[in-house]
Amino acid sequence: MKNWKHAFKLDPNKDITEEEIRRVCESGTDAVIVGGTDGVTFDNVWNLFEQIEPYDVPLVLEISDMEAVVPGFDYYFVPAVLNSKDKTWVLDMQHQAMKLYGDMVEEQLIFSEGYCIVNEEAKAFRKTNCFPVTEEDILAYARLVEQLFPLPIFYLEYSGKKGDTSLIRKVSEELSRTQFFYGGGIQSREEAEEIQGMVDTMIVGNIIYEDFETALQTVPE
Ligand SMILES: CC(C)=CCC/C(C)=C/CC/C(C)=C/CC/C(C)=C/CC/C(C)=C/CC/C(C)=C/CC/C(C)=C/COP(=O)(O)OP(=O)(O)O
Ligand SMILES: O=P(O)(O)OC[C@@H](O)CO
Ligand SMILES: [Mg+2]
Repeated sequence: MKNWKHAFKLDPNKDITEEEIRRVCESGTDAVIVGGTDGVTFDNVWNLFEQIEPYDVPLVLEISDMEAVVPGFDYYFVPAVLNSKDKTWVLDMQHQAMKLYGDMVEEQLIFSEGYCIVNEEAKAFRKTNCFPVTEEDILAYARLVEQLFPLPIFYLEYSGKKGDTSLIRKVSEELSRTQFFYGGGIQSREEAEEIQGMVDTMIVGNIIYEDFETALQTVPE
């Protein structure tokens, strides 16, 4: 996982053909993450899982709903939304889940993600009741995840919008042990190339559903 440069995020609540799934899995991407903000159910996660599982690419479930934890994935990512106003999204859902699934958790399969959601228009920003963040806030969250409450992943989430590159660089400078995930608004090979080198792992989502051929070109050569 440390070496992942690029991952595609597939939304269980959106339509994709079998042929597109094949091309995503064989694109050279380092991983396929299944996750989304709304309409994620056990059945639509299972449906994607069944189609992706036969391919060799590492397959991750980013858990957004307790009812939609499907067994069999290679890894499980568990978000904690650091800039939520509401403790539910930072700790309480994870606490509840540990009551339900705690005895099934295998340490090497499960990774927590410290999320900072920047784009105020993003569905995830609204759903998890986030407060707007300044550059100072974001850098402090990165330091928190790196130094104080160490988590394996810091996820700078711009979902639907391209992030500020000077800020992305500054975040990168704060993180060494922590893996730096960036996602949001990557819509071309040029944008992917610009972000590569600033972050450990870039996540490409919506463009898969908007311009499939261009999405494939975001995979580094
Ligand atoms: C049964 C079994 C297999 C057990 C295995 C053991 C295991 C792995 C157990 C897990 C236990 C555990 C701790 C689970 C976590 C519980 C849980 C529900 C946590 C949720 C935490 C949380 C903060 C969720 C919200 C996360 C969220 C909303 C993320 C958003 C991600 C995002 C921005 C997606 C992109 O949005 P999109 O939908 O694409 O938006 P658009 O449509 O606008 O594009
Ligand atoms: O959908 P986009 O904007 O590419 O963002 C990717 C990912 O960070 C969403 O969680
Ligand atoms: Mg999306």
